[in-house]
Amino acid sequence: MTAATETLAPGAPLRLGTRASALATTQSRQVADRITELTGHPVELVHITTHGDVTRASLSSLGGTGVFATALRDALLRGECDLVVHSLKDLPTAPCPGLEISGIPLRADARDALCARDGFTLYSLPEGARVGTGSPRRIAQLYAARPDLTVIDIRGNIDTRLGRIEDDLDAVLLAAAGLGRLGRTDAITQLIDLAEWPTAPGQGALALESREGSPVSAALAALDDPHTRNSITAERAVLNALEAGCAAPVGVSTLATSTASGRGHSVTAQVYSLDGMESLTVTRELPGVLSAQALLRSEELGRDIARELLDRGAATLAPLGR
Ligand SMILES: NCc1[nH]cc(CCC(=O)O)c1CC(=O)O
Repeated sequence: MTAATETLAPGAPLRLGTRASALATTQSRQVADRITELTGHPVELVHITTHGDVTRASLSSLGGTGVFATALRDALLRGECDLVVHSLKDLPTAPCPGLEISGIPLRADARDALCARDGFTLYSLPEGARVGTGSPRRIAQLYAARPDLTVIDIRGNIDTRLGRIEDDLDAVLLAAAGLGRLGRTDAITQLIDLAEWPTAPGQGALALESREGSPVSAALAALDDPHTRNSITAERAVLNALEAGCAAPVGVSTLATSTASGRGHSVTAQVYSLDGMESLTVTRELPGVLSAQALLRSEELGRDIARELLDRGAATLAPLGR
């Protein structure tokens, strides 16, 4: 029997492979519950260890993309689980042969959040304040906003990072979505506007991945949000066409727009020099989801944005290499 003709028995249990971190297990559990709600299949979590979880190296020194994704994908290809949940921003843009992104649920908040002591914001932090982040994009954005800040390279899970605020840092920068999933929005002192501070392509969104053509893939389509998939297609196409990896100082976000001609969405991409002193920005209107060609057009839009950034010198401004 081929994968395409296999069917899932009603109520058959599914195995969801997950990393052991609090964020991974929490978002996996949330997706598992949603799958059960929409499809009637019970979902069991299976723990998988990844290189990104065991290394102490700085994220930027790891270089290549996909430190978190590879072990999960291997487990899926070996049949140790039936699906995995990725944070989309950690997922390499290249598809993995034999697997497919079978569902992209409605995206959570794509913004970065400042979590500071004493209610400080980006602009009220005292001169020279120590702010923790390991992301080259966030480092460049911090220096651009506040050249006087001292940026400290940190790693570790969200609770470890938040703990540093009590310890040796004045603030840390984190994704609002991760804090929301862990029930830690209490730590947020400022949500930073996407128009001035675009975040990682796909930030706040999840991807459900399963074996290509499998009955599990068909079932997971029930969780897909076409609007989220559309904007993510454009955002990731920018990154892909820039040939940039997760260590590149690049922000790409989709913004809601409201003009005389109506409401819509635009994609804005910003490339920074590592010291944040220079940047290039390109913004284009995102095609809606209603045409059959929508995803192809959104992918083309992403490539157009990247081409314009490259024409304007993005590759000399920033180290883009994967
Ligand atoms: N690279 C780490 C990572 N991957 C996904 C999230 C959580 C938010 C999301 O789903 O985008 C985080 C933590 C962070 O950046 O604060």
